[in-house]
Amino acid sequence: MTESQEVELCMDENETKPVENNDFLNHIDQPINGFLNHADQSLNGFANHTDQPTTKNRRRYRRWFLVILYAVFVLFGQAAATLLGRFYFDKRGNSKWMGSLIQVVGFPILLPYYCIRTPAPPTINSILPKPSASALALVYVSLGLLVALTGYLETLGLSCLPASTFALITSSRLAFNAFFSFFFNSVKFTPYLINSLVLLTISPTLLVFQPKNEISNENSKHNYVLGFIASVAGSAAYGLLLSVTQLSFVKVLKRNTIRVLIDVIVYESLVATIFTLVGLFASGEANKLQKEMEEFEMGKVSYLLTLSFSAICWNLFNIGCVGLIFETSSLLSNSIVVLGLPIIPFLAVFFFHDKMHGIKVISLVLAVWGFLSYLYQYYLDEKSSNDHIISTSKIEEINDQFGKA
Ligand SMILES: Nc1ncnc2[nH]cnc12
Repeated sequence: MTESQEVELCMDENETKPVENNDFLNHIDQPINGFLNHADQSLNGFANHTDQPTTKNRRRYRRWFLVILYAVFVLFGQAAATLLGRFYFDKRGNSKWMGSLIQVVGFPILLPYYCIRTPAPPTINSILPKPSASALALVYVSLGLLVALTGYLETLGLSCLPASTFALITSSRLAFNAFFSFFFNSVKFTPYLINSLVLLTISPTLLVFQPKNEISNENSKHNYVLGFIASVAGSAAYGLLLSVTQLSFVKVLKRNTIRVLIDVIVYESLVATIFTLVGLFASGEANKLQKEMEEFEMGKVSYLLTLSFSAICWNLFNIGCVGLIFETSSLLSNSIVVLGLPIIPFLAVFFFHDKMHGIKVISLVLAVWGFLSYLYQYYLDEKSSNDHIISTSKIEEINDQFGKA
């Protein structure tokens, strides 16, 4: 295929219509890196003159800006939503299904995006064949189911176990994620990565050694066993969710656009909301919500505001998590989530007047150390640039060249 044919094909692209397949596109049904290499070679001839160092730097800064922004969404969203969740349960909120619902129901705040979106200029994303409707449905339903399952299991676990025991068990998320990433995302285990996984797993584990008065002993044995099983299953489901999300970006969604990111959040949250609502009504908890609102210690308005802000914060968290997978990998996304766990007890000292203990400081130091170790590994991977699974900068590079051609 000649360069002019490729450009023509790109210019023919219409966001709402699938692009016709041809010889060139037949090569595309392979891992995204393979495709990019191919496209990169095809474009070399006419694009080289645009490859200025400043353009590369701009691209790199933009990418790091997005990674930092998504990380802030994760850290802020998780901390604020967890503290609001604790406020809800402290002030006589009681519904576990409501606890799960607020984790997924905030997605309508993203709907204005579909109205304000301007038509995108032609890019390399335009010539990628669109995934079929059935493949997309399969991705959104599977992710939505996993999101709903994770949310319910973790809320159940947290309601049956002392917070510190729950933190201990959820630290296994990273191990589950690493396990699934090995099979689904071909992750290579290097010494820095293993060091990071060990430190980030030990860090929240330390929270279990807090003085006795912070650990509730009211939990019955039955509750404890139920909470333990739910927390382990929730952590496994979360690890699987992250790896499957990364796999879906590489194998099915392929495109590198904000639209794809928003679509994933909106559709998976819609599916998760439907499943959670079914659970809320089937369990009979829906009938008790009116009473719960009336009995909320801070009043009805406060009840509604707590749940609404919590839903918004969880939505920010979800955007951050999926955005980080989109820009980097599921393991980096999860590392930032785990990094945020020891921050929450610090915030609880300010907001709920919890006591400060040395163990919380050590936990945070280990989390930061583990995270820096991961970041260093990530930096090495970036430098060699071959291990990077979704090579966003590569796509952007080609996009820029298309835009200028
Ligand atoms: N698909 C997803 N992957 C990872 N974390 C998420 N949080 C919400 N949705 C998610």
